[in-house]
Amino acid sequence: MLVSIQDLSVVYGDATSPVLEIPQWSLQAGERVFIHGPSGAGKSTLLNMLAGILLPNSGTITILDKPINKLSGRKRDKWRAQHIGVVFQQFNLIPYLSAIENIKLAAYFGGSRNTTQRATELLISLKIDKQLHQQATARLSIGQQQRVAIARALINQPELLIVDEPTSALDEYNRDVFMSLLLEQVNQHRTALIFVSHDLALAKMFSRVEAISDINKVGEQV
Ligand SMILES: Nc1ncnc2c1ncn2[C@@H]1O[C@H](COP(=O)(O)OP(=O)(O)OP(=O)(O)O)[C@@H](O)[C@H]1O
Repeated sequence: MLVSIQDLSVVYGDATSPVLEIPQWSLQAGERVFIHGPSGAGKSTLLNMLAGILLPNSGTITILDKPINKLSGRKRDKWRAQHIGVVFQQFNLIPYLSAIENIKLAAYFGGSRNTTQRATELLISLKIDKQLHQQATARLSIGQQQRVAIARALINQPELLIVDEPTSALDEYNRDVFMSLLLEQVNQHRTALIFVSHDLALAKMFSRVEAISDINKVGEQV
């Protein structure tokens, strides 16, 4: 199993009740899952737990046999850089760095060196013209920035890609271009994909589709 969650519970700050309770959830290597659900239902919280960005109050998240929420902060950061690619709503590209520089920085954190050629190839396969590779990412369109964020997420050849609501700012045409380029990349590299969106039109591209309410049992007797 690539990802396995057991008895997860998450409470924010000094709130009295949890926002997330997941008795059990798992994902196999190379599997692609589409998760949907209403605002506030805990989708982003789940992704932040899986990426090891936030820690649960109790329970275990095991990815590639590592209980990631038991690692020290520094080990977790290094482990994440090597094994998990993340594309969030805010792409968190460094705006004054170029596409290539943003990608090479991620490669550096993942322990890879001499990655200019691979970064260039990735950008080209994601249909970013070569003349844009050295330009500050602040000067790229939103759609282009999203594709740079995918290239950055994939540079360390992660086993798992986590994507949160990436198409909400795109029109239908650019959304479909984005999706086909993303799926082409994950198919080619057999990367497992956890994809969260409100947009149910995208669900048909996935063999596994889940409502967050079927994963998150907050409020239910378990
Ligand atoms: N940092 C935080 N501190 C306190 N409460 C939070 C925090 N982040 C999220 N919450 C609460 O946790 C619940 C789940 O939020 P989350 O962002 O995971 O939902 P979501 O399903 O991703 O929503 P959306 O689709 O709007 O992004 C919400 O009730 C939200 O108000």
